[in-house]
Amino acid sequence: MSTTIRARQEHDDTGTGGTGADDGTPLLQVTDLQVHLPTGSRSEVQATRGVSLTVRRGERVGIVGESGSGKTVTGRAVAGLLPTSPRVRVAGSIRFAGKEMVGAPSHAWDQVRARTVGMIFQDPLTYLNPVMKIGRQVREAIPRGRAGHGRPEEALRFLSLAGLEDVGDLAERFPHELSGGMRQRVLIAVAIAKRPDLLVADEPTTALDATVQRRVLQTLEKTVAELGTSLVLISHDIAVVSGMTDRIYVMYAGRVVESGATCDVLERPRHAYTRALLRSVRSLTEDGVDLYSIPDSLRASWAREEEAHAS
Ligand SMILES: Nc1ncnc2c1ncn2[C@@H]1O[C@H](COP(=O)(O)OP(=O)(O)OP(=O)(O)O)[C@@H](O)[C@H]1O
Repeated sequence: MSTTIRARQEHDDTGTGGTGADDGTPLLQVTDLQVHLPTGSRSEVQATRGVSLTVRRGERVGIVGESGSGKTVTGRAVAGLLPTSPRVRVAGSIRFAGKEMVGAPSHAWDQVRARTVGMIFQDPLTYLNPVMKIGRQVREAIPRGRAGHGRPEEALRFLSLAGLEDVGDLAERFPHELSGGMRQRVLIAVAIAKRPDLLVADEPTTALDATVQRRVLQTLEKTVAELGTSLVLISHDIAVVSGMTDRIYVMYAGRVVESGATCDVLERPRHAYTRALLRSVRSLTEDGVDLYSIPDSLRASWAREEEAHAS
């Protein structure tokens, strides 16, 4: 974690802070988030059970956990993209730069979705318009009133930023004409064209093979760094999350069971579930599986453990 982020965290943890951008108020503060979703005509599930998390400006935060632990629901709640049924109940607090969004009117959420938060999903084909050319989809994502709105060259710039080549030609193509990795990059371009303060990426590379996954993650990492965008990266894969984040939240059964600076959580996991996740990463690594990124500090701690075991 960078010194700036640590300093801001210490400031926030005192419970102080105003509402401006640079006064230490987190970009996103989620407190005790409880989401109930309907599962049938009379039944419902409690998908999150009091999730709290913080994202500061420019910070990259990971949410990791097994399937059904509530990661996606948390990400969607933050992006204002939960199902719209009146039977969806959201309690707790979601604040962007201090502004409360739980219970906010839909036009306030429209503004947040248009300018503050963008989301990248696992399955780009579902989210790209199948009958609209790529260039236009990116162009239309640039909000009215922002520099470059409506300008085709600006769309090409975002496609290049997302690591795509021959963007002039690409802009004239339709989503089904592209490979899975290219489509995922287009989705990144569409998301960053809004120049959001925060990007929520939910399993952005799970559907891709390992080599393409690595390249897309590298692009995502480079893009958020260049634009200074905060990132919430959601994945079931702790290896993916650990290589790209400053802090990490581990979720289990709708709750955050452990959180902290990524290197601290990796080297000194406190919760049995985190330890189990890390064991699986370690055994995959030992089996020679090429995971996205295992921090050197984690490899060093494994080596220390082995030495201690051997002596
Ligand atoms: N639209 C929905 N309607 C009803 N229940 C839902 C809906 N979406 C998620 N759930 C339920 O909410 C709980 C949390 O799901 P969520 O998708 O957030 O988990 P997850 O950790 O993201 O898992 P995965 O990696 O499989 O997506 C689960 O019990 C799930 O079945």
